[in-house]
Amino acid sequence: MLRRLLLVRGAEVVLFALLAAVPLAVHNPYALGLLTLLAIYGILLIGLDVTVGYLGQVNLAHAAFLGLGAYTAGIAVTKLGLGLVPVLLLAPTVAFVIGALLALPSLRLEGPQFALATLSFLALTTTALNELEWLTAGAQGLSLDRPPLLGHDLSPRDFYWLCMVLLAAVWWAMRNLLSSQWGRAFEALRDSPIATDAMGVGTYRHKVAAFAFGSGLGGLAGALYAFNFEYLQPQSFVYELTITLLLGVVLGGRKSLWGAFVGATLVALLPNLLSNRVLFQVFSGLGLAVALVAGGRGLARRTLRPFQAIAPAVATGALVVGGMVVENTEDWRKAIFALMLFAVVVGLPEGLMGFAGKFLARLFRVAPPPLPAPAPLDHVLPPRTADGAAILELRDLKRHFGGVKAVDGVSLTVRAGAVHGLIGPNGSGKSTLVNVVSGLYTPSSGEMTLRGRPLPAGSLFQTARTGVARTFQNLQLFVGLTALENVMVALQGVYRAPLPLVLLGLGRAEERRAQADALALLDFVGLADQARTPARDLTYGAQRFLEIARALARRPEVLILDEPAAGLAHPDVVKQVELIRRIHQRGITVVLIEHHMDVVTSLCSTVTALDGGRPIAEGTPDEVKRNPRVVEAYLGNVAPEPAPQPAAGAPA
Ligand SMILES: Nc1ncnc2c1ncn2[C@@H]1O[C@H](COP(=O)(O)OP(=O)(O)OP(=O)(O)O)[C@@H](O)[C@H]1O
Repeated sequence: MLRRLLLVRGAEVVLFALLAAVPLAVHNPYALGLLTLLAIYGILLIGLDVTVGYLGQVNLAHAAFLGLGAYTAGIAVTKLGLGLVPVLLLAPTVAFVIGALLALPSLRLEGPQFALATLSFLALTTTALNELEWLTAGAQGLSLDRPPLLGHDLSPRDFYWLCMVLLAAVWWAMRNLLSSQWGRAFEALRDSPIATDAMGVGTYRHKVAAFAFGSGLGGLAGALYAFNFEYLQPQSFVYELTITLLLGVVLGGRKSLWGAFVGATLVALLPNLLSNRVLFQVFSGLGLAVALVAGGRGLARRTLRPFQAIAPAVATGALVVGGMVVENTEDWRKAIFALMLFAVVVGLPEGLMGFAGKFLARLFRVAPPPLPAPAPLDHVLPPRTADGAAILELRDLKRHFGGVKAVDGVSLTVRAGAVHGLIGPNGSGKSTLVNVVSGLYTPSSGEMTLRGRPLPAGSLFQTARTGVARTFQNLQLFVGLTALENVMVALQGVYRAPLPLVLLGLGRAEERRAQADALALLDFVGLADQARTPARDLTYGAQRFLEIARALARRPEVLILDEPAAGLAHPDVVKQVELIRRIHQRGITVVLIEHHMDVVTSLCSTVTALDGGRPIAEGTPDEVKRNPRVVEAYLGNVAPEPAPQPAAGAPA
């Protein structure tokens, strides 16, 4: 633990100590100016990485938030006479609020539409900064004087230290945030927004919060930018800067504080790199060397396709040749950015830090900190009383897709403590029915109640919060998270620390509790020894069990299992039947969609058969299997087989 702390945090401490010591040894004002910019861009890129890296959205508005922060600072100082500290609080707040206002509508959009919305905002901001001359002085520029800090005039060296202290604080707070439930939620919603909502973690609100937070950091960087240059012009915050910032994040490495720092170094150095021919030749040569090594290694290990190996070498090779041929590299900067971005996106999708991280991880192989002991199961999954009362009631529920009547008037009652089976031939409406009940689809008409109270319609998130949890016919795991983290995302009632405390690193105790709770559930489904395995590396069978553990983390009253045995090998089917039986014994009501009739027969107390979106029979498994309408519905499909085992329990 200590060794790991020293290795991981030690590198950060050494980095900041060295950076803080630089002005004591180097007295060159130009170098100091560059390092100050590095700190400012570091804050800016950490903010951009939240949306680009963690949310996986192409955010083209970040330069606008830098500009908004800068102009807020400029106006606050020149027009309102505010001091440095209030301005450093005001600028990020303004950017945070505007970021939230932009995010609220635009994060309803996805992919290219979101990128276009942010691009429009950038255009709008630069136009406004240009045209509101009475406020911003327009194209002629706004001059300001850096205010003193608590009565003390800041020399360039003092200001550099202030920027570094703020970068260190942002770095630390961000690390705390990303290693909390917030960070897990950001990653989860990237992998599966549907499952994130279904686990009671609001995708949309997390996206909006993340975007606003990243924009706030843009605003803070903007205020420092204004105090650094003491002169602002709208054309400093245009599209080209946004592209440079994206290049910084992608090249440095997404989802990484170190990556943002490396990217910031690049962004700060880029103008010098382009204006100094020798420097450009050295760096493009280095780029070519990295492209050749990474490409050759990727080809040898078959981790890269030939195009991925060759294209970056060609692009960086073109930079090397260009550096020798072209008179003024600055004139070619857009083409140079394009080549760099192309080379990185194709050859190093994980960025420089992602690439270097693999070597470093091998070099410093450090055992992860031990996990806590699993919490008692009764605490994580308290036994429920299976009183046999009606718990989930559907009345004349319909869901039509145009002319397709997928669910066409389903009325049924699920009793507390039962394992209620839903069967029917392919296309009979089973999945659509549970998608309506769980909130993925809005019903066309009809009523749904849970313990007599109406279920929210068309909201996975709200339905999950009423006590209904589900798994999916097509697995919806958070593949980039470990098995343990998948379960931790869904835990309810554990995360209570408000955001400011999380940022200050005061949410660690509840993280340990969450680990213990999640471990108990992994133990329950037989995956405790794979807690730290990324979900994508688990076997298919284990992934099915993990989805059940994750749904149980919701402490559900009703658990909907949508074809949980689909694609499982026979030994796993047997294990799963035994698991569902143990879930049933804890008093949890289970709605089970299943094609394996032996599974249905051995587990279910009541079965409803659907055909054409309507119930055609209901009763015990044996009654339903013998029902002539069920037999007829299955003609042409695989007919239900006889029961190999007795039912697990009568309706409670
Ligand atoms: N999003 C949708 N848009 C249009 N039609 C849909 C949609 N979802 C389902 N359907 C149609 O609704 C009908 C019921 O499909 P559903 O997937 O609910 O059946 P199922 O009983 O779950 O089938 P399976 O056992 O194969 O999963 C099918 O005709 C299907 O094509």
